[in-house]
Amino acid sequence: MSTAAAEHALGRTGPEGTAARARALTKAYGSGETAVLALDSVDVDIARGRFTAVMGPSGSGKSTLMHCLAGLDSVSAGQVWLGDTEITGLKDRALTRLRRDRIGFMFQSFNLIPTLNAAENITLPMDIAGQKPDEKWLDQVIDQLGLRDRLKHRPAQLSGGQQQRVACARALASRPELIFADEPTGNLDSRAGLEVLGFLREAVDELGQTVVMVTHDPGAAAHADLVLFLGDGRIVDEMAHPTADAVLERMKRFDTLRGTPDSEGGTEAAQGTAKGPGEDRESDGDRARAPGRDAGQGVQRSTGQGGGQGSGQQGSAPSSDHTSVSDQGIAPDRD
Ligand SMILES: Nc1ncnc2c1ncn2[C@@H]1O[C@H](COP(=O)(O)OP(=O)(O)OP(=O)(O)O)[C@@H](O)[C@H]1O
Repeated sequence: MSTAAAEHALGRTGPEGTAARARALTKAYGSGETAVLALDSVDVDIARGRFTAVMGPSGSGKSTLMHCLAGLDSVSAGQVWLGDTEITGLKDRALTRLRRDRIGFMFQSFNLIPTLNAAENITLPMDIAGQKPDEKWLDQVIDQLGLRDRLKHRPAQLSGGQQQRVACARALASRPELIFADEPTGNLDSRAGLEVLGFLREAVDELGQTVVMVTHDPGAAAHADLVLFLGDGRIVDEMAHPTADAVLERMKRFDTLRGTPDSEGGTEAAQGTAKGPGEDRESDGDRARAPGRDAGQGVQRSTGQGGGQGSGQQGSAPSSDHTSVSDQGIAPDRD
């Protein structure tokens, strides 16, 4: 694999530019002896018009990375941009607006409003924002997702797959700059999961959207253009044109390497020296230490429980799917 992207950060800048990026992104939870360093000076570029998957052992920081890139969580140090807008430092109200207007979200648990029908759920964020949906675009999304004859149904009257399709339509409705999907297939059987992954792929290929998906499933990651691998709060590898087998093999290396401490207390993978099959990535172990790094000092490195990864089973590991509907920016502005 070319290492062009590693010149500055992992991830890729596509022909259409960068939808989001982070520099020296550091996130520590808690303080004192119990503090956990969930993200350790991460540099990443998310290419516009591409489908990026984020994988890694449980606890490696996948959800935290997504939440920080999406402005759902504050950062301890470093910077995050959505397009050209630096979101680190924005006040709550501005962040809520930015999420609502420029980002779409999908979660493992769908997060639909039970009392609203599918059509109302799809347009809810725009309704709250007082924006009129682009009807032509909305029609296209609804047809693409095969929801035309389900619009009057409430979530309880829909299968899991249909509910996730509604959530996908809601994420797409405002034609956002970026869609974040956290384990979108985690609650679905494999057929419904495949369907949703197919729709996300189409959203990128046919609707020109940008998708970032956190997943535990190598088969799901294989739908992406690029897989970023997180280990102990760092991006330690990437794989373009992934296949399920290649991703599975790469994930197995986390299990093999876990518990093999090096001199700095991390694992080989965490230090960026591990390479995936056919990968030719430069190590990030020798990255310049970023200014924000001090935030992580005296903080325990996140030690994910790597076991059970790469089984190909969906939803086999817990997800930090703790984001409320209001967090998605679909609730009224807070003052
Ligand atoms: N709100 C929080 N408070 C304290 N620690 C947290 C919090 N959220 C995450 N962490 C810790 O940060 C680390 C990274 O968590 P994160 O949820 O991002 O990992 P993940 O890779 O998404 O895990 P999983 O695959 O299990 O969902 C873990 O050690 C986790 O325990």
